[in-house]
Amino acid sequence: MSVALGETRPLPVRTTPVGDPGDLLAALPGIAPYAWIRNGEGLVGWGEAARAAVPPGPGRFAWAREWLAGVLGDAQVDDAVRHPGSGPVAFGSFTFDEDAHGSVLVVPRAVLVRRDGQAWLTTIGDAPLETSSPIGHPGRISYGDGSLTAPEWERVVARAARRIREGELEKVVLARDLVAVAEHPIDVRLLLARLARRYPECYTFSVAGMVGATPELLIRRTGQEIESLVLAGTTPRGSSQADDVARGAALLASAKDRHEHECAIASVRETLAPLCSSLTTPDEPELLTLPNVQHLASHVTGRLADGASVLDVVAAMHPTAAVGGTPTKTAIEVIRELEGMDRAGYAGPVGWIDAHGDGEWGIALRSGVVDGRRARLFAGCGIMGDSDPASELAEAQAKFRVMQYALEG
Ligand SMILES: C=C(O[C@@H]1C=C(C(=O)O)C=C[C@H]1O)C(=O)O
Repeated sequence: MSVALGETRPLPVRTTPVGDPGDLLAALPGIAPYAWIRNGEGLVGWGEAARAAVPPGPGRFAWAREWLAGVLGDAQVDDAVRHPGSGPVAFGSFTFDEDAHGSVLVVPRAVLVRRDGQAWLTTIGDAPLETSSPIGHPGRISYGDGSLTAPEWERVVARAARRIREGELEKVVLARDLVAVAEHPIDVRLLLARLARRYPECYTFSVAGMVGATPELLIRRTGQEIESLVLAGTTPRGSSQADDVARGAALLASAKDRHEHECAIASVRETLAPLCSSLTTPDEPELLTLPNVQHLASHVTGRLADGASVLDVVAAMHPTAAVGGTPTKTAIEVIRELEGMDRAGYAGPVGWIDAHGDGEWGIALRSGVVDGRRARLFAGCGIMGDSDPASELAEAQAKFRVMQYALEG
């Protein structure tokens, strides 16, 4: 289940300050990179000091917490930096569905970090680190439908909207998948470089084959302070500046999208409030404009009441109504019934945690599972009673463009 130096002897960990490392992604030597990058800052990792396949089930986050406490807590740490993200760090990706296999935590052997104007390198053990291999190009990419064709998915959206109108639930997020096959093996480092350049405002991530650039921050913990960026309500970008502005204004004024957004905010508020001594959610959403879509966005901040780690907060929050629905339990059942696919890590939590419980976790959107020459891409939309299947399909296509760009350039 887990291979860990830390289970046989404490991990010897050393963190030292380094000069400006330049482009962090350019430091990644090989084809199994770990990354969490936004606006040129963040963490990249390589090698494996410890790895856990997290067993599925309702206790998976508690299991992960215990495993981390064993591996990171017992490490022999020489940390000259003492900043969130220094010392030993684990990257993680959890499946959307708690009953699915595939959740993973990895403590890389080397982690290079730039945060708040400082940079440092953490290494584990004395064995030589991986040497650098040249970045490979995937060649031509061809696409096929995943579990449902576009017309089938539109029919599923119509069925979900009807069930919402009939009062079974208030909102459900439905996704579909596309299968991309490349001529040559897909080098994740190339995808990361393209994503980080095109979507600098998003969190470009890579954890054990789960790769993407998500705009949605589930939770950041820095000491007692927490932050979250809640997104729900979307329109594609316009064809001209005037069209773009008009679409943004229509999104802000849309009763359907405001309701969809309110569901997402309410679920975040309900799960965070019991953990916090203070919590601030804005009265009105603002617009977040990305190269492919515009979203309704709300920046939530708070202060934790006790010593909950970032992973404890992730456990309480997942799945938010931005990726599940309202009420959560019914929405999950409807997703399982209608989507007809395994979401894997898509729409699940992805991010990193340090030995003090600080860290950043996003919701793995605009993402795919990369394996050799194949990638399974995912995109979904919040469905409300008055959702129009053709518009939801267009929104999903716009969201697919992120990973299609990563693959094709
Ligand atoms: C489900 C996705 O995105 C989510 C759904 C949104 C919506 O329906 O408006 C907006 C942002 C995300 O919370 C996705 O990108 O696949």
